[in-house]
Amino acid sequence: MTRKAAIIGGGVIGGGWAARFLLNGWDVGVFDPDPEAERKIAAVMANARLALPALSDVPMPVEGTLTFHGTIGEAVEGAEYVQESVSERIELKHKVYAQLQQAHPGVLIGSSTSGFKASDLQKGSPAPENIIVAHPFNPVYLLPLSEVSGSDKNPPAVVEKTVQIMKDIGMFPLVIRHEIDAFIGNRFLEAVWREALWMLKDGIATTEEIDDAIRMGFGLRWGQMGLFETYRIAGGEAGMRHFMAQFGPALKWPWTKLMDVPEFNEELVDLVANQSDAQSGMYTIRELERIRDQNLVGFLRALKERNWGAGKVLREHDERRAAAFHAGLDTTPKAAPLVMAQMQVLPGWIDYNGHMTESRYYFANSETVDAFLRLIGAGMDYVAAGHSYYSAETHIRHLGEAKLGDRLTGTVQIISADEKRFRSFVRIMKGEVCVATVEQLCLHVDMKAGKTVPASAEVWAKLRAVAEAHATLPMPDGAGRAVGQGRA
Ligand SMILES: NC(=O)C1=CN([C@@H]2O[C@H](COP(=O)(O)OP(=O)(O)OC[C@H]3O[C@@H](n4cnc5c(N)ncnc54)[C@H](O)[C@@H]3O)[C@@H](O)[C@H]2O)C=CC1
Ligand SMILES: C[N+](C)(C)CC(=O)CC(=O)[O-]
Repeated sequence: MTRKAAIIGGGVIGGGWAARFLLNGWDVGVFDPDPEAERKIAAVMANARLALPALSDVPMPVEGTLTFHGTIGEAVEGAEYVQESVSERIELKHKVYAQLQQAHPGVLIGSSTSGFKASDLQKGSPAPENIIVAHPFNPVYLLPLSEVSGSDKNPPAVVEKTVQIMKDIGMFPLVIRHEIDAFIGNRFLEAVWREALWMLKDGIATTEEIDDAIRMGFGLRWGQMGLFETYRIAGGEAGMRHFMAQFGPALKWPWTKLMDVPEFNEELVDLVANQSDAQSGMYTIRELERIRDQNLVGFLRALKERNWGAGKVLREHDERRAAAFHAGLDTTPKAAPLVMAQMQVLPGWIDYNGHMTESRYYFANSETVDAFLRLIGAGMDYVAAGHSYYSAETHIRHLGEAKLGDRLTGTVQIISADEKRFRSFVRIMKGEVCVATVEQLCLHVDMKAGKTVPASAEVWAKLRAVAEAHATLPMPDGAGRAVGQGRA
């Protein structure tokens, strides 16, 4: 059964949560009195659909259903989780919790608050144990961090349930062990923000110069190693201790004005807003969101490739979903092609002709054959032990078109096999339609010796079982074909 979340407050952050839940297959009920909320969430969804699926090589679940409601009670009906994302005013949040807990006693409420402690949020509630902080970062549909912060009123089971829900939608729940205002992320960001406002107010740097100082330098480091790991490296071979010895005294030098904050007044707001308009006013906010999202997608994918930082979270989420797909497959050898892979055509796979680009058909074949190799025991452990299959020859036929968002399945038929090689025939299917076939000869190789050798007895036994089952299948139409046209 599809799970349901209620999103109360559908602004910047509520819209981002709605997108994350929906794209991860949850149904979402929204309540927001703003008559523009539906239009705004549709705009966020349009950007999110371009960005979030592009992070993953595993197809997203079928998108959940989004509904808008006239009351909090209707929005929360049937929901197992509420993400409260109303404006940052404590009395408003209290009012919303009272309505939620009256309509749906016992429902778990996570708050997006940027700084109120769970114990502040819980004040006056008849069931404080069900209110907890789940603080996200913008854009919620791309950035994995959710700071989960409870008070002594939250039993471990509530914290754990929040953690599990965050994981289910691909987030990285960081449980904050001590209740503090603004948690970890915003405490840190607020310090940076104050410092930046001082530099601006004192005329030392413009908004653009400050942004350049971040994005051309240390901002790139933070995104993949954080602060401490970065400084550890900055200490050279002697590491953190040397770093501290060298830069520790700077704590007392006039490097920072944080002891004091600039006065928050109209003059400061004008200074910041005017410079920001001059810097970025040529883009609409939605354009800036798309630029930001595509940059983040590239950055996060690079981290995923390296299995590092936030990329590790993405990879684990992909692996969980891929494992669920494979667990549902029937891989017993029989006289039928084996369904081995599932893919979804992503934005970056589309070429100037508006359909899936050539190299992605090869990729789809690799995904399918790699899954088959894992099935016969020639996965990564086998490769690490020094043996692998190398492809020696490949023939792709393009029979149909795959478009953005299409869901594809890769099936494998083994045409022939012996101890040293196999010939596979992969069909890339869009539903019942075959959009491409890929015929390939793979050789079993001793990687160190760099030559073809027989596969291990276990691998060969599994490969032979499939090859024997497939021997009864008719030769696929198109197998063994050379490229069509004769010479002029
Ligand atoms: N904007 C940001 O960068 C971040 C904000 N947050 C937090 O998320 C929460 C929401 O902030 P934003 O989305 O930025 O604000 P926003 O102003 O974009 O959205 C707030 C929404 O709450 C709605 N609202 C007001 N009263 C309501 C009620 N009684 N019931 C339902 N909806 C109601 C408003 O109509 C509005 O659409 C705040 O607690 C904020 O601190 C958390 C992380 C980042
Ligand atoms: C500015 N802010 C305090 C609302 C920011 C956050 O809460 C987190 C973020 O996205 O930077």
